[in-house]
Amino acid sequence: MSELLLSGKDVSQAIREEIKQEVERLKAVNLQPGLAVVLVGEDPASQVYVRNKHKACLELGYYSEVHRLPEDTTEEQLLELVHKLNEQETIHGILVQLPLPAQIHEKAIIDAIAVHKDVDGFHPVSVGNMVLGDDSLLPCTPAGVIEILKRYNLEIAGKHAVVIGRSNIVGKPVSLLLQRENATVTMCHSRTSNMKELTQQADILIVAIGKAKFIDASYVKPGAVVIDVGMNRLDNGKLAGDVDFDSVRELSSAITPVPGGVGPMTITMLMHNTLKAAKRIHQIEV
Ligand SMILES: Nc1nc(=O)c2c([nH]1)NC[C@@H]1CN(c3ccc(C(=O)N[C@@H](CCC(=O)O)C(=O)O)cc3)C=[N+]21
Repeated sequence: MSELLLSGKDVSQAIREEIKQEVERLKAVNLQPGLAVVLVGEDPASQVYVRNKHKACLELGYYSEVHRLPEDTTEEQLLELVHKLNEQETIHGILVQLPLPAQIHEKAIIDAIAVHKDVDGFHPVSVGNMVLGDDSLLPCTPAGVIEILKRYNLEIAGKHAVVIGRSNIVGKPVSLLLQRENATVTMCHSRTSNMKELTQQADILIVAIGKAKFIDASYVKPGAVVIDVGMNRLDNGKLAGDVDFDSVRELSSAITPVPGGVGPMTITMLMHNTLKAAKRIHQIEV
């Protein structure tokens, strides 16, 4: 079987072109989408992501603010910044880069972000609206997964989707979004006893476990669509997914690479959310 390579990079580029045109139109009503990214501490991986988000803003014509705070920032100081950004009219989206240093409670910070500026989709009210199927800003990585499937015209409705991983940022929300698209969804996690038996039944397999090259061909049904959400830095400095790409690619009908798969979609959906938040705040029809 010759597999289809699902390029999140290409899909991202297409979406970014659409966003650029929308930004151009919004100039006529003097609206420039604005994103604030807050980074606490010096984590090198986080530095790279934050720089990439800033670059995406500049490419798309957004207003961008990056706030770099020292590692020893207190929860009160970070809350103060979030409150200020909640009020700031030039900012429509707020993203506080996770993880945060140990002295800061992530929940306290996420809860403090204004729901209408919650472009990560992590606020409990955003999550609740997603669960209910009401309009909300969707978490970026899960939304990116759905968008890749849709843009490649891969059928979701009626398919058996198996999700490995139950995190709040990927596994749980992606399973809800797949159900919303009328898939039949099975969730697997570290305590699942018959994982292979389940994954071998998957028409769509979504992998978000955080273990490099964990899923090989023995887990995959021939012809399955395989989406790899994993991002593991190997000792040689290279990035690897949770899927053993070389083992699975020929068996699958379609598969995302790492890098160049789900990763680029995450930032693009963040840009999409920021645009949506800006239009909503200014009551412009979506
Ligand atoms: N509040 C918050 N929101 C986030 O969305 C968030 C976060 N915190 N903390 C960290 C993670 C990680 N993350 C990535 C986004 C894009 C790529 C990406 O573009 N990856 C490229 C490769 C990048 C490379 O080569 O290192 C790819 O997969 O092709 C990766 C990782 C967002 N995160």
